[in-house]
Amino acid sequence: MSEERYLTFALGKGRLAKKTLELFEQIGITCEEMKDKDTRKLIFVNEEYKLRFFLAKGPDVPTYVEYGAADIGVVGKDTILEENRNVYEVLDLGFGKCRMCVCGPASARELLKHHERIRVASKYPNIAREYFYNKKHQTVDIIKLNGSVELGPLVELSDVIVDIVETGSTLRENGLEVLEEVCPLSARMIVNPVSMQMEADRIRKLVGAIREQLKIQA
Ligand SMILES: Nc1ncnc2c1ncn2[C@@H]1O[C@H](COP(=O)(O)OP(=O)(O)OP(=O)(O)O)[C@@H](O)[C@H]1O
Ligand SMILES: O=P(O)(O)OC[C@H]1O[C@H](OP(=O)(O)OP(=O)(O)O)[C@H](O)[C@@H]1O
Repeated sequence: MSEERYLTFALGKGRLAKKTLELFEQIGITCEEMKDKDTRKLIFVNEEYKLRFFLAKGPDVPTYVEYGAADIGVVGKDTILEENRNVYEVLDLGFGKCRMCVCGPASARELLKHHERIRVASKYPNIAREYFYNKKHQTVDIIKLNGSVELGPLVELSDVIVDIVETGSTLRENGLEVLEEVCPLSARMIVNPVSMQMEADRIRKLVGAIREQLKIQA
């Protein structure tokens, strides 16, 4: 019998979880109990491969991985940039594609052009700060929101927002538009730096298998 320890995965709840599990299934890693939508269980085990999975709030995934509570995490690039944790980003999984953008009413274009001291609402204050202060050298006031960020300019809380744009329909339906693109985003696999050394073989094999599968799909 092997003395293998469990390799633990933290997966972001929500949009990315289903796609992540589908991808794992394609390379032969299944976790049947995780598919039960009614379960309140938090940790799921695959005994065959000695794997454990848990679902966490997206922004907590890099935290679990940095502290080694999970060896591996799957989370959006936006969350990696915002949380700025000590983790290795090892793979772009190619799904969950969207863009981080500065958005607002068309009238805000002038404010951006003239580097005015504007108000920026965002669920991603660190990304917004990095973009305006370090990339654009523009002083702005950043207001942290926790969702429905498009409300910001609509109710005159802010001049613009920094938020995720996928199809653009939320913007369109609210009379807003993309004013500047901050960066492209997609789901990424992250690894704890110590696990990367201690479990190098297993992690390398897993990353290799996923990479092959992604090539087949492309
Ligand atoms: N249209 C989209 N809106 C938001 N995130 C998207 C979109 N398309 C892809 N993503 C990616 O999916 C990830 C998870 O998004 P999701 O909305 O499920 O989680 P969350 O924003 O952390 O959760 P919550 O909305 O419950 O606070 C995002 O971090 C982003 O990388
Ligand atoms: O370009 P679209 O396809 O319209 O997608 C983008 C929208 O989806 C996300 O919101 P989410 O549904 O996560 O809700 P939230 O506003 O509560 O964060 C994001 O914050 C945008 O509002």
